[in-house]
Amino acid sequence: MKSPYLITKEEALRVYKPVNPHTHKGLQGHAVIIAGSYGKIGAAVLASKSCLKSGCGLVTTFIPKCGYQILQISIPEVMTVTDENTNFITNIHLPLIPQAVGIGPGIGKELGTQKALFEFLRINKAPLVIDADALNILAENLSWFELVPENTILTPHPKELERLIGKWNSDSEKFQKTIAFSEKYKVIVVMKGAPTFIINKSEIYQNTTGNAALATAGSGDVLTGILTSLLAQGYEPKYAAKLGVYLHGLTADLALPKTGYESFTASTIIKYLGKAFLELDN
Ligand SMILES: NC(=O)C1=CN([C@@H]2O[C@H](COP(=O)(O)OP(=O)(O)OC[C@H]3O[C@@H](n4cnc5c(N)ncnc54)[C@H](O)[C@@H]3O)[C@@H](O)[C@H]2O)[C@@H](O)CC1
Ligand SMILES: Nc1ncnc2c1ncn2[C@@H]1O[C@H](COP(=O)(O)OP(=O)(O)O)[C@@H](O)[C@H]1O
Ligand SMILES: [Mg+2]
Repeated sequence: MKSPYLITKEEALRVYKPVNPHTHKGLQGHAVIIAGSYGKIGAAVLASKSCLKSGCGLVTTFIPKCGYQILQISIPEVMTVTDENTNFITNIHLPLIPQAVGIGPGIGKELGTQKALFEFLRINKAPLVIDADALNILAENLSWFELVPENTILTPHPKELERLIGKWNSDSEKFQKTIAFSEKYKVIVVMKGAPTFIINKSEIYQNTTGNAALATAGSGDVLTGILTSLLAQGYEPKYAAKLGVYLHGLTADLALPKTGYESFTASTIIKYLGKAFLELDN
């Protein structure tokens, strides 16, 4: 195995594109988050809010009907489109052409949701981030990866990774299998963990930010929002992956002296996104 390249501040600075003073919301990218089901609308809220707070101009969130008021009240800046089903997603229809889509947090694995994911992948042309239950559904239907655009970013945690690539007996086998998966399906795999690695075919990157404060519900949902936002702003997927993972971890490093490990939550990541971006702006 090649030794990984480190994602340091210097690397993040090379990738980061400061906001153009003459830009407007129509140029900053329209991102779509497809997330949530009954009891897990919080995943949609977290991903949408982090998406909006990472620089894209417009965010539309697609949710089952039960999430409508929750979303609109939690984040008035985000637009919503609802499924015809109350509790889970069954038919993804978007009245817009998004610059990027993040799909999966909290969607569950109902049969209707599986069919909706298949139909969505058939028609989607936008750059994609695939997370959580969308990964779990794909893991049971690997042939659907034919429909997944090249350089799609997958964000599995270790259990989701195991569902995709099967069990491993050593770290080196885990990396070999993930590299083979990335090459076979032409996808970028963000292997979330402590630390997070990014596999882009045979290239391996290791993140240098983040700490155990991130071991809290919804941390991954927030990462999905950040990555989708960066894609919508036109970052190439491999750069979006590196910068997004770096900023996500940096929020925890910046917050830790104030929050300690215990009181840090996924919402704290969102709260510190501004400070994390500012670290790159000087
Ligand atoms: N507020 C909300 O609405 C939330 C919704 N969530 C959604 O809930 C659904 C279920 O997600 P889960 O990830 O909980 O369920 P999963 O069944 O996919 O994963 C949980 C399993 O993975 C293992 N695991 C997770 N991270 C690991 C790590 N770093 N190392 C080793 N093992 C690890 C756990 O021990 C557990 O066995 C997803 O759709 C997710 O997006 C969660 O994000 C939590 C918050
Ligand atoms: N001990 C840790 N150190 C650093 N990062 C961590 C640690 N534990 C979790 N994380 C990060 O938190 C996130 C958890 O994602 P995930 O398991 O998908 O959460 P959820 O599904 O609850 O949103 C990942 O980005 C992971 O790298
Ligand atoms: Mg997750």
